[in-house]
Amino acid sequence: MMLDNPATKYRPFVGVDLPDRQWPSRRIETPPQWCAVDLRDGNQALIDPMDQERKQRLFDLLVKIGFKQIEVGFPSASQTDFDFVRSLIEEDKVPDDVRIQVLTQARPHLIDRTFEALKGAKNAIVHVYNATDPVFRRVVFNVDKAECIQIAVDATTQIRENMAAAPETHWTFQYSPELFSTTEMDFAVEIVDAVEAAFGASAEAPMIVNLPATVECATPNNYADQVEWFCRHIRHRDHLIVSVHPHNDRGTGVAAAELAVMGGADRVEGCLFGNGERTGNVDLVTLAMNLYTQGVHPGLDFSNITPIMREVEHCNQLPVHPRHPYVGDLVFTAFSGSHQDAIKKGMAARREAQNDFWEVPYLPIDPLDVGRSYEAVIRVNSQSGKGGVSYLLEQEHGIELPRRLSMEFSQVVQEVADRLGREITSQMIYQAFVDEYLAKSTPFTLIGHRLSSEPDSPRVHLEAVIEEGGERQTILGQGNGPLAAFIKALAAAGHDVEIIDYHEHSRGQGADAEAIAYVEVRLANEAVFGVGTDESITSASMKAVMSALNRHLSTRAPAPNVTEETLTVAK
Ligand SMILES: CC(=O)SCCNC(=O)CCNC(=O)[C@H](O)C(C)(C)COP(=O)(O)OP(=O)(O)OC[C@H]1O[C@@H](n2cnc3c(N)ncnc32)[C@H](O)[C@@H]1OP(=O)(O)O
Ligand SMILES: CC(C)C(=O)C(=O)O
Repeated sequence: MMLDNPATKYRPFVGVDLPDRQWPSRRIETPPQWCAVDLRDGNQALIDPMDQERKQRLFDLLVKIGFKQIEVGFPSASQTDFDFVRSLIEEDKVPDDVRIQVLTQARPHLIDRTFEALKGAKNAIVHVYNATDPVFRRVVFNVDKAECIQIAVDATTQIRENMAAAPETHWTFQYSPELFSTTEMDFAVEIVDAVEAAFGASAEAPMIVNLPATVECATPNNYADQVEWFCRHIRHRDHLIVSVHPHNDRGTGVAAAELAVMGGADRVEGCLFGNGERTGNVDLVTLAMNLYTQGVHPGLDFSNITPIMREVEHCNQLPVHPRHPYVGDLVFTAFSGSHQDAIKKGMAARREAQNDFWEVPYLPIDPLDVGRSYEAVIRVNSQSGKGGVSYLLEQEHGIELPRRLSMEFSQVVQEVADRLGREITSQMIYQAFVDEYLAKSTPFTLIGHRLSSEPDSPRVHLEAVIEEGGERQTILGQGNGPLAAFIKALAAAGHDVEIIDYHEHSRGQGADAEAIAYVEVRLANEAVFGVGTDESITSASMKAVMSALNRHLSTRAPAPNVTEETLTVAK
């Protein structure tokens, strides 16, 4: 027996007919007007709506970011919102270049209360809505099209009269046909034409018409088509600032907003980090940063995003997802080896290049542009390779591993990571490095050395005291340089060591500076690495040889047992 297909209860979206659509070949070259609706649409979706203190903090933050239009609440609906609007006005908390916006239903008593809340405001946008979608007309309001238009026109007339009675305020009128995107397009145009005529908008004093995708219901190209169709069919396009208000039910709110702007919208309403009803309003941070990465400054300041994110988390009492575009705690982090390698090379190439353009693999933007640091870019777990391990040792501990040593050491780190099954911090990596190369001091230890040279000759004479298995002995050697002399001295004492590769550099600065030497030696036909540190580069190089000898003689121990709890090294 065939099971019913539950998906058949849904119908495919039928888009508007627009074969000569223009939006696909347009580019966004200037930012839209932004309106942040966090304090209204965002707030009405919170488990615990914001109190005065949280509202004020979020308002101040939005102003600081650079928003000039901020929907601050639904003052006719709640006393908290009413009081908040009053406090903004009475305590003169709204900068002169910022317009506060408030929402009201198209109902007389709510409109009157809205104007009460706005008394004395310098600049205000009164935003009225009614549902125009056919299901709402039938199911929620039980009205026909003419009655639906009448609700909107009556509300508009009442608002116009209230505005005229309070000329001390610079007013802007905004109308939203709710669920624009599921309204018949010709009816959306008809009702907005009627509202525009009732308000008496003009090119000099335009009104805002906001076209919400209240519930996102189709692919974003459909929304762009609808916005373009609307703009081409409305009677007085020049009397309108066309605004869009996308929600994110299908997860494509950002794309819908972008395509709608290409379709002709002048303005976008949304919330920081996509807070809002259900899956949220369109995320204004992503939209702004998307523009930024195309070379268009959005006119909003997200140059220090982490404190903004923390403040919004506090106000909304909701976390921002760690993978949130541009801002999440993990978005500038690479764990996987090949990504780390490419980032490291990209960063190095950028340091050397004359080119100003950002071309670092796997990083769509420079983390510094949002106040994030490079250090957070690379983190190590069992998916990481040598690139990430050496990057962290270099950036955070000043240790520049030669390539072949970094290959060997990454295996040590891999073992630790596999055993722990979680991320290992740079401090743990450093501990593993110390345990593996620097702390192995038996059976050989260098106690001290003395060098003398021949006049006018590179040859040096070395006398060194070493301890071998607890017994001290003095060894003597000569060579073209201290390391060569030391190798000769070891050979004379019965330890044949051949240097294959040698690197050194200084580490740290000022009084804390020390030398670090890396050797790769051949011992009994086996290549072994050793590392030494000391105030003097000569001692560091000899200690590196001793480290190789000790590592060769100790049976290959399992990788150091490093955990956060067993750290003994200082950074
Ligand atoms: C898409 C959006 O986000 S729109 C914004 C939604 N935000 C909110 O609703 C938050 C605040 N809202 C509220 O506090 C309340 O709903 C209020 C104060 C606005 C209204 O409260 P109440 O009068 O108790 O009505 P209720 O909450 O049940 O809302 C439904 C009523 O509003 C009417 N209504 C809904 N929207 C509108 C509108 N835009 N214009 C006119 N009437 C409307 C409905 O027809 C219904 O009326 P009915 O009871 O006569 O059938
Ligand atoms: C009031 C309108 C703009 C709204 O919030 C929506 O449709 O989502």
